[in-house]
Amino acid sequence: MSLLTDEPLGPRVTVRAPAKINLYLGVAALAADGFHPLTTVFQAVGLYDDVTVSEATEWSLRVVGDPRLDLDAVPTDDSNIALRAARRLLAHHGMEHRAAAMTIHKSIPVAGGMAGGSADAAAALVAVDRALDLQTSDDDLLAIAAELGSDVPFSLLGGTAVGRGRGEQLEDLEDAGGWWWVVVESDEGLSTPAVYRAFDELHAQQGTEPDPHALELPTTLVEGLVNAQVDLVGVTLWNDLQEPALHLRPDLRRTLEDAGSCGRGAVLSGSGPTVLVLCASREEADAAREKLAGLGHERVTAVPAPVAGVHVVEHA
Ligand SMILES: C[C@](O)(CO)[C@H](O)COP(=O)(O)OP(=O)(O)OC[C@H]1O[C@@H](n2ccc(N)nc2=O)[C@H](O)[C@@H]1O
Ligand SMILES: Nc1ncnc2c1ncn2[C@@H]1O[C@H](COP(=O)(O)OP(=O)(O)OP(=O)(O)O)[C@@H](O)[C@H]1O
Repeated sequence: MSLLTDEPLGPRVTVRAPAKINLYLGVAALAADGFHPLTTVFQAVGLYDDVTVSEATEWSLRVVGDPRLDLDAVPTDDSNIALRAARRLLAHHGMEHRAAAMTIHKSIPVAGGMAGGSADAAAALVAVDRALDLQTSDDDLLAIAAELGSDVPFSLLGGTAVGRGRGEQLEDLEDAGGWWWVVVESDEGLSTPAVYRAFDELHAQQGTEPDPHALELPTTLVEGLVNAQVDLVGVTLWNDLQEPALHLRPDLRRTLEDAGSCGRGAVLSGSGPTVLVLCASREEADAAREKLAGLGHERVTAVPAPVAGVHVVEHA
């Protein structure tokens, strides 16, 4: 019997999903549902995880990838968000009896604030849908994605988009730019819930309330994107989670200073600790990458944006 468990029962499908960054992240006060209402501008960047799925008699999960990543921090049990996504989709179709063999090939930093787990979940939804021929509607995929996590719907969509609510209410944004970002990774990850808690605690300590205007989309950023004005976008980059993340990881202040010495603007990615530098061209990004490497930053990559959301790369 055990010989049969590895036998694929159908086609093998590989789906690629991009990392995301937030060009603007405005956070309001904690709501009764345990989440912070936000307004964000998401952009999908050219750094990808691949998820390969085929139908099998038993569930299995393998996580492989860039050895410089902290792959040990990625769970291989039922708590893995890609496996949860696969099971949730089968439950939606009343097909809990079916199973899949899944391999995640990671390149997106783990706990880096670039929605790596969300990308895997979005890729898993599409890979399972195609490999098991479930023919799920796009609306249902988006609804299941939103239940899995705030960033999962955008991973499906890609491009550049405004996110509201928890980030799951998406609106495509006109983006005329062909942007380049330098991604400065950190050796250690940061927990997203811990950074949101630090946001609350800092306001409580300072006796301030989060600014409700944070939920207004900055018109200058939209203008910069629509007209491909790199300097305008660079000066408008903003992240309300940057100060709380710096509170938890004061060492990131130096990374941000170094990042600010190149390109057109620097900002923390999502809940961090990854730091981003906006550049006007591939050449400028390569120069910034070299400068940051010279300043002692070991894991620095240049990536283009915006890129497409999840897409099938192999169906065999
Ligand atoms: C920081 C961002 O990446 C910006 O896009 C997202 O807001 C985080 O999205 P995510 O990692 O998909 O987070 P989720 O898995 O949905 O939420 C994890 C936890 O973060 C906190 N959380 C998340 C999103 C949000 N708008 N408010 C929150 O307070 C909650 O404690 C929640 O239980
Ligand atoms: N497929 C997965 N890939 C990475 N981490 C996962 C996965 N499934 C579950 N996790 C858990 O989720 C935690 C956060 O992982 P992830 O890489 O998505 O963080 P993040 O990029 O900071 O998220 P976000 O930007 O959405 O806030 C990890 O520390 C890990 O314990």
